[in-house]
Amino acid sequence: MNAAFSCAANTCIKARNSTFLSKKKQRRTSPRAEVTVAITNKTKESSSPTQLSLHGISCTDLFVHEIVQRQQSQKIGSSDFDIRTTRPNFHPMFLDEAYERCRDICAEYAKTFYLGTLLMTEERQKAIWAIYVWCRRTDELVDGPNAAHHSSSVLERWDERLDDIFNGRPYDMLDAALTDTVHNFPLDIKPFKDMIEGMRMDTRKNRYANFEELYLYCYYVAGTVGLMSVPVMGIAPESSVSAQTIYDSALYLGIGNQLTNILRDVGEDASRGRVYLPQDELTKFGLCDKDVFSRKVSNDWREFMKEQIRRARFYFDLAEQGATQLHKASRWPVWSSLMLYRMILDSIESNDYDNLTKRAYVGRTKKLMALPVAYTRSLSNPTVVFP
Ligand SMILES: CC(C)=CCC/C(C)=C/CC/C(C)=C/CC/C(C)=C/[C@@H]1[C@@H](COP(=O)(O)OP(=O)(O)O)[C@]1(C)CC/C=C(\C)CC/C=C(\C)CCC=C(C)C
Ligand SMILES: [Mn+2]
Repeated sequence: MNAAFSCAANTCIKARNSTFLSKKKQRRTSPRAEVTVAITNKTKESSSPTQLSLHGISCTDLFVHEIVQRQQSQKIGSSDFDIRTTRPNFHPMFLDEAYERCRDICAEYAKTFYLGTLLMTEERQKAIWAIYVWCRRTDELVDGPNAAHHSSSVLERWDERLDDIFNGRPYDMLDAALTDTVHNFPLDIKPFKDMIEGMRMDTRKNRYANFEELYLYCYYVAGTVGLMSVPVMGIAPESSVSAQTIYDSALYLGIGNQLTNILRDVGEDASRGRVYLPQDELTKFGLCDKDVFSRKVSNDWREFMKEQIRRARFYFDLAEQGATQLHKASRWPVWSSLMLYRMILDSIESNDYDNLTKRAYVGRTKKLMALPVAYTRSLSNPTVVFP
């Protein structure tokens, strides 16, 4: 595969496409922008600032520390970089088209992320698009309309394909974009593996006993995105904060986003028999699954939601500290995504905590107004701490 990944081979990869899209996505997707997955079944309690536990599992428990060390030691320019054996020699036109497809998908599915990437350097934006597409396809395996037909062997096969991506043997064109990306940036395979693990967890589990369990799920499906993004976005050369601290913030942004996503989608998830809320905390507020399924917004529910929202905001606040430490060209997309996702929480409040029959959303005007604010925040440079 490494010696001249020829046009013929590229065409062969291109041909391997089957499509599945969720209804929501089918409606808004142009024919070009397809998330295609070709699968062959070859085979601690805290009392402050909230009364609920905020942070049950430390990053080290999840081997995040090791991921950070590996990614940092492979930084571009360091002697350890490009220890991967085979760097595939793709035809430039093939790669251009692969990234072009990733760009279309990102632009179609995630308009805000996409807009934010436009200020990044070309190499970085292409990498984020490739990562986005891989994450989106992974999510589609369990969230798309065909998800019910997918057995665990589908995730096994996806896992094998991930190994192939990192070993320079992509299965299809979109995988090839990620293969190129993981050779351009010091990306460790573990966060990608962990995301697949999160999808496995989602297929096996539909209740979370406590926040520790929920945190683990959020780490797998969203905290991992933060860990994948930092090596691409880059840390500001003038930052004097440790890489570990910045990675922690990135992870917390994923946690905040996922908690918000869960709070927004309580009603929708309930209709699929899923409750991504800590059971012990529901009990603490005199609630249970029945209250979720009955969709009645009671005062107990409002009080419970206030605490859940407060916790999500806590993670966004932690994330802010790292956002300022990123390379200046990468800060705007991060601030935009942070602010826009956090606004969903405000919208749940405006709906008087009715996330059982309503889906909170942020209107176009509010979104547009947030973008320049995010831009202004992205201009503030990391403070240099003198010894
Ligand atoms: C510019 C930017 C913010 C880049 C990240 C782009 C990227 C690679 C996104 C991947 C998102 C994705 C498809 C993840 C798969 C699992 C999943 C769906 C998670 C949920 C995302 C929101 O998607 P959506 O609202 O469409 O959900 P539905 O499936 O439709 O329900 C998540 C809520 C997770 C998103 C998590 C992040 C974007 C992590 C962000 C963290 C960083 C970019 C690190 C920033 C660094 C510092 C230091 C703060
Ligand atoms: Mn999803």
